[in-house]
Amino acid sequence: MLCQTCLTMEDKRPIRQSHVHSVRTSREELVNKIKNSKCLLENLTEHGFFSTEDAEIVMQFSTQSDRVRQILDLVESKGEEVSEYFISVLQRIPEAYFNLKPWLEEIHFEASEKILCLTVKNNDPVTVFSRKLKCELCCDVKYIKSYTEREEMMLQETYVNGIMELISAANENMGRMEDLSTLFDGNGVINEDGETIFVFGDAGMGKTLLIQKLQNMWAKGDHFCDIKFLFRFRCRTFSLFKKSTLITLEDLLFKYNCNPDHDPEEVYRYMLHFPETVLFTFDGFDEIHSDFDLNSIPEVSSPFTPTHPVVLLSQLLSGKLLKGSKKVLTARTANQVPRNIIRKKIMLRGFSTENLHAYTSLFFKEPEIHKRVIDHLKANHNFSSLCSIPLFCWIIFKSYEHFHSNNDFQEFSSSSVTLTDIFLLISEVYMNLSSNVFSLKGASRSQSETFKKGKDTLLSVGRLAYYGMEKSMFVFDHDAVTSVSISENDLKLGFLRTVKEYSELGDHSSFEFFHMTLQSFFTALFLVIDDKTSSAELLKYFSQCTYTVDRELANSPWSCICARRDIKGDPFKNNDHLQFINLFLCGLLSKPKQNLLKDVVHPSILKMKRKALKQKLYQSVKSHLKSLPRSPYLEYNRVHALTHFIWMARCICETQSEKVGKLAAKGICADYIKLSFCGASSSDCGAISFVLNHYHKKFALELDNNNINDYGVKELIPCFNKLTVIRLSVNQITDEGAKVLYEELIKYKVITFLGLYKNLITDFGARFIARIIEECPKLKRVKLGYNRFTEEGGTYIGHAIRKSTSVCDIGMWGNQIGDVGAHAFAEAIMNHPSLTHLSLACNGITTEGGKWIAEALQQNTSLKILWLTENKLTDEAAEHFANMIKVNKTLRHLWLLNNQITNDGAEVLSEALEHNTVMEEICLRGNPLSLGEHRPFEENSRIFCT
Ligand SMILES: Nc1ncnc2c1ncn2[C@@H]1O[C@H](COP(=O)(O)OP(=O)(O)OP(=O)(O)O)[C@@H](O)[C@H]1O
Repeated sequence: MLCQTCLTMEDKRPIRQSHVHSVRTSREELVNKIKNSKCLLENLTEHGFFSTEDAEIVMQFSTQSDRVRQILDLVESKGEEVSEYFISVLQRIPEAYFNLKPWLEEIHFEASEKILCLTVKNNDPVTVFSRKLKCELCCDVKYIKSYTEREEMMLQETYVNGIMELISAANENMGRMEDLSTLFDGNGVINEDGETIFVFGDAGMGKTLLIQKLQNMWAKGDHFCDIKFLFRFRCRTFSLFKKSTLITLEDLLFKYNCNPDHDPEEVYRYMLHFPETVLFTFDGFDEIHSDFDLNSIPEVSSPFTPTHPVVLLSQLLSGKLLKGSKKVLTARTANQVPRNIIRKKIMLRGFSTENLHAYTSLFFKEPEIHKRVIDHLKANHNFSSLCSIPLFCWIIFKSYEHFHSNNDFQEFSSSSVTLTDIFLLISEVYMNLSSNVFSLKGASRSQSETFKKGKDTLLSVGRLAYYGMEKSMFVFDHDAVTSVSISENDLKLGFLRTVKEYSELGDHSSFEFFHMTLQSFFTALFLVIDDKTSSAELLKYFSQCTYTVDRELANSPWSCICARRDIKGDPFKNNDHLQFINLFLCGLLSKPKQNLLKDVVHPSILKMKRKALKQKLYQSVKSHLKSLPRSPYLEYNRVHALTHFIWMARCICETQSEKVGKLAAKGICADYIKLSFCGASSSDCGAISFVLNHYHKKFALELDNNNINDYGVKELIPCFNKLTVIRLSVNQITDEGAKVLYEELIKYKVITFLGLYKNLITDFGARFIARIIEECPKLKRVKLGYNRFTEEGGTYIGHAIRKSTSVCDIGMWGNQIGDVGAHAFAEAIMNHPSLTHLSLACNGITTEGGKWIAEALQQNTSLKILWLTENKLTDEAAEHFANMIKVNKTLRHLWLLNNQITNDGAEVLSEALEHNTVMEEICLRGNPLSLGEHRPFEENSRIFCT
């Protein structure tokens, strides 16, 4: 039956030249282009077309072309079927014979069913290498690199998606990327010529884990199937190469990453030919530290010329090498990468409430403890806001797990937890787990006992951390480790882990801290507990972190690689981890930690260090606040704070000192604090709150474009009694945050400006916003654009505005309130006493809704500007607006851009203007008008059509 089908199909095919003929006439082309004879021999022998002797004869020839000639002789002599199978192999292993594709098309080769039924083994070097890479990555990412050697976790058991946001070239939020599988699609592309997907985020947001997840998805074969090779690099590797190192790209890939088992040349040739099949991941661009002479970078880039590895990195990223390959680069937020190389920008914002719940379920499998943790998170927003940063969440959960197993929840009972607290906790957990310090298995030891017992360990691990910081070193070879007397047992505690990929660099035992923030913590701990550390040493990082614009520029590794070859000193030096050292110093030398440290460091030394730090902090806070730019703004005296202010607030908060808080509050000397685009997270709101809580006057706070989410809103609770302006636009706030705002703002009723543009508030949250509008008698401006309000939400807000006698400016741009919502707004407009500015742009309002609004405006004497841009208003709506214009004598600007008004509607509006001398402009740009017909509306100076 099958044979008959085959025959019938063959009968229908067009008559072709014989396969023997094709092989014979293309002999020279085949000899030149076939670079892999092994695959052919393997398959021809497998199906009995070649005998073992045939294969042996072929292999006797030493050059590739002679082997191919011999194969061709044999194939030809064996006739039609063997020739057909031979050509079929060439077609079915495109990785090995890609340069024969045009030839196969030219001869219109199509194998018969019979030949297609014969298997073809794909063991060409490209496929074998791709399989090897997948296998290596699969094994590797099965586990997150162990934090303690005894504890490795399956990636899928611990990874949950965090918030991934697409960012525009102008650094604006373009919406979320819901799933990693869409990483390379067209959504969110900001530059078609760029090849690098730039993933950035603050410390511990999960950049490294995202890369691991990506590798895992590829290696499992479910996603990114067009990628054959994935090379992952950690940028800190590049710091380990000597100044004089010169290698080729091929070496970098095969020697320092993964080596093909067969024919590396052929694999490399394939990659150069098909760069789009190669993906590079470069993790931690901010961690590069290199001291070779930048001026020696040769401008020419060739895939065969040896050069310094950092140059190879820069040439790969900029597309000078392997143009067309895909690149994923990660870095901390503050690091700048030139726009022209970036294809997409993705910002990691940490865990949302849902992500956090998902992570909790993964982490705590036991229902009872899972519930307990969820309850704890709900009750304590200080914990929740720390947990929105995945690294801190992991540390807190890890500690929670430990103390739970010891039935000791004391550590978690405090309502206020600082970052220093959680790093002390994880240190305690690891020290307790160690047999070195802890001999009474099962019993729990107090924190101070643990630290007292483990002082030597803390000192030696701390010394290593400090030594690394001094040299901008994050990976330590065995000599470095032994030089600070870290014992084998200390190494096993879990603070340090072995670094596998450095073995290729000739060093079999390199180590790094499990996270860079832990290295910062240990550096601070060392500076505090080491008796010999002077005050100058203790405080030196404060001077290195003083804010200057120049420093910010110099901190970009790229500025050095690409353009600024003239920078003196270490251009790669990144000071984020130095900021963390200062923060931990403030925490460790704070009053509440003295009890813990008194047994580890001599009280007189501790006293001296506390005093020195206090003075330095006072000085730094004062001079920082003094240097901030100030300007009058509306009725306020505005201070424009920058990211450095957030670091200052974090440090102050770590001290937990009222006195320092008061000093900072006093030094601000302004009543409008602008903190937009400062990279503030939800837990930073706790720090901001700590400082501003000491502020006695009422003040305005602008936190637009940060990452504060609902937890951040909760952290601001202590400030709401004094806040007259709160601007929280573009901050991932949901209905939960809206509820908190409602509960707080109506308690004090001092708010005049509420900015919530571009958040995630739905109709449910609209009820809370409506109540705020109704119940706060001083509220004038409310910005609610680009939330998720539909008809229902629009109606709540419209009704609330009707009741308010104070609101004057309402922004609803980019919601979907439709005609029903427009009706509620129409009711609000009618006879409203105070509303002067209203935007209902981009809200799906049709002529019906437009009609309501126009009619209501006939009875309004307050509104001056109305935006109805990007709705669905037609000529019929224009007629209603025309009637309104004849009556209304207050409205000055009517924005009707991008609607469906034609020349007729424009004409009616133009005629109506003859009865109105107040209206200054009606904007009709983007409507379907046919211009150039010299219609009167075109001549009307108050109608804008172009
Ligand atoms: N998506 C996630 N799901 C679960 N856990 C996560 C996730 N992201 C991060 N973590 C936890 O946080 C830890 C730190 O994350 P990671 O090292 O990826 O941060 P990072 O952004 O690379 O930090 P840095 O910039 O300091 O290098 C992880 O080892 C893991 O425990």
